[in-house]
Amino acid sequence: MKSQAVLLVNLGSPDSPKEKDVRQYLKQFLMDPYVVDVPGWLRWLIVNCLVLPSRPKQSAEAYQSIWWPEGSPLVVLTQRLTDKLAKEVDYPVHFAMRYGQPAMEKEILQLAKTGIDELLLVPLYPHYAMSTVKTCIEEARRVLAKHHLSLKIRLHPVFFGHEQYISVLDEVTKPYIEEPFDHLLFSYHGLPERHLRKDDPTGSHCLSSAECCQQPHQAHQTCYRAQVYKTAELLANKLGLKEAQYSVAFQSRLGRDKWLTPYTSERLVELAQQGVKRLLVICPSFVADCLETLEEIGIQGKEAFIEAGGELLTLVPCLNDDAKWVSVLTDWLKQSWDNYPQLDKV
Ligand SMILES: C=CC1=C(C)c2cc3[nH]c(cc4nc(cc5[nH]c(cc1n2)c(C)c5CCC(=O)O)C(CCC(=O)O)=C4C)c(C)c3C=C
Ligand SMILES: [Fe+2]
Ligand SMILES: [Fe+2]
Repeated sequence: MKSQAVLLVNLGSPDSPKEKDVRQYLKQFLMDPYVVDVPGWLRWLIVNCLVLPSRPKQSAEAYQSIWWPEGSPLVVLTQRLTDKLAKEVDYPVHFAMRYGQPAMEKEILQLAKTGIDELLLVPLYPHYAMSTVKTCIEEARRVLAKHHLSLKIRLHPVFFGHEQYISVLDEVTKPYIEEPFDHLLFSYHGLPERHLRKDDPTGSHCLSSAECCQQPHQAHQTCYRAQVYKTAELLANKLGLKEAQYSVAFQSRLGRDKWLTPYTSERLVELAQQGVKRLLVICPSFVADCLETLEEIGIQGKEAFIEAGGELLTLVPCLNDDAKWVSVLTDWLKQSWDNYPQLDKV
């Protein structure tokens, strides 16, 4: 009989909200060529001369405002999800972070040492991006090569339109739309537009027009924008919303390049100025609450919305360790792994 294990992977957090730990984390994160995708010398200059002199102080303050006694919300919530999943299946389920701790390298090695034959890597991202899914794949490949591991690794695919994912989002969101509200904003993590063009296998489709994501296209297998719009459309339909009741925006822009628009920061003000008083915000690019939901939307976004004339901003929580989400993931883990591609075939 094959012996198996699962490794859930999320983005990661600093070890603590202290400025020195945030600096170290940001350095590892932003020196990743799949995140800041410019030649190495330029990346070094951008990170060391533009970002690290000021960003760690600002980010440390943001982390301090949402940090829990047990640690980073993202890490604690991913740990809780892992523990619940481990009770549902009869093989080890671990989690790792792409940046910071627990590191992917350490977790893969630890599982490999137990003598498993097959590892299922589950990047906890509903949508494909080179700065999330691709970098996890490359890190797993690097670890296999560095340690000459013969382990077979399979990859769980992105699940932006999966019926069970949409259903669980629907169940978590429904109680919020049963209360009076004026608008539902889908706020997704943004990306530099350049990343979409780089990931376009056809080399000519992505961002070729404002509507390029509306019709099915082979480029959408790796198109973050098409995938996030699909999640919004499917969930809005399931919730029974009319087109005017919801919209999509992109948060967390870093640097001066053009990122996907509209920007959440601008959209929050615009909605308030258009007379929206009670706003719901949902952030489906994250499966666990984190700095970007709790601080950027829950604190900064709320302040900006209210200052511009809004009255109430309610953040719909991420799926976190919700029992229905645990049950969906359990289903996916219990399916035949032969359907999940091997790492050397993706
Ligand atoms: C959900 C998908 C994510 C994508 C896509 C993504 C791209 C991306 N992010 C940055 C820069 C930063 N992101 C930061 C935090 C952060 N990002 C994600 C997820 C995605 N990032 C999460 C879950 C988090 C929160 C982590 C936590 O500890 O809670 C940060 C750090 C915080 C800050 O200083 O603002 C940066 C920086 C880039 C440049 C990028 C794509 C190119
Ligand atoms: Fe990010
Ligand atoms: Fe597209």
